[in-house]
Amino acid sequence: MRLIEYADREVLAMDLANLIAGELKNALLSHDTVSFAVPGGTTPGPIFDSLSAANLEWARVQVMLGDERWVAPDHEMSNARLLRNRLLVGRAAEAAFTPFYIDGLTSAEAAETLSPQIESRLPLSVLLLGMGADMHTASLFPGSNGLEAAMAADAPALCPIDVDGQDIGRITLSRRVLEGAMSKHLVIFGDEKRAAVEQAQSLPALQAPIGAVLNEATVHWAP
Ligand SMILES: O=C(O)C(O)[C@@H](O)[C@H](O)[C@H](O)COP(=O)(O)O
Repeated sequence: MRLIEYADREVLAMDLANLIAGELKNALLSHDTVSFAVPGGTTPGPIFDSLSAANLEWARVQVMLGDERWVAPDHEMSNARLLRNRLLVGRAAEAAFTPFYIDGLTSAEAAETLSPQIESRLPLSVLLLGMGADMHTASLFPGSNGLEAAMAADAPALCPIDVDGQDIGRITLSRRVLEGAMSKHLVIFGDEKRAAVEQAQSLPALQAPIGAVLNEATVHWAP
């Protein structure tokens, strides 16, 4: 794991967007299409704002989420909604986007339906992850229902997850998919998450799922 510290969140957003745009451009030099997985949550919005203006061949970029909450795409908790508002605009509006939420299906049914399609896009060219202070990443939450299956070495690309106490179900890329990405970045803000990422490296994967995908990852941190 490599850690980059930034003076503030604004500088981080701009620098990280530039870095990712450069990696996508490089990957496009040797591939017809490239795959790019991104987090939901509150952290990545400003990164998306910068990245959406990047001058690259977005039509050859296949965007997907690292995880999705099981709500319709116009719901305020929808990660796809965040993407449509903040990333898939401007130049990046040309990118292909594969939503995970399928109306009328359960998250388990959608995971089964979509996994082969996601598999055909692996390895991910570039992966950007977020993390919670509880050391979850994507929807790999410690103690959640479905975690063991999603952490297994032979897990399908997409897995359903249910977190006790959360009304909304989830669907997530499995650990195998996250680990296999060609380039991995984690973005975190604040002291609590920084301490959590340090601690995660010495804990068992089921207790600290982020720890399982930090190998060769770059962690981008701002206060
Ligand atoms: O949809 C989600 O919930 C996520 O993709 C999740 O893994 C997120 O990245 C972290 O929970 C951090 O969330 P914040 O950025 O809001 O702190």
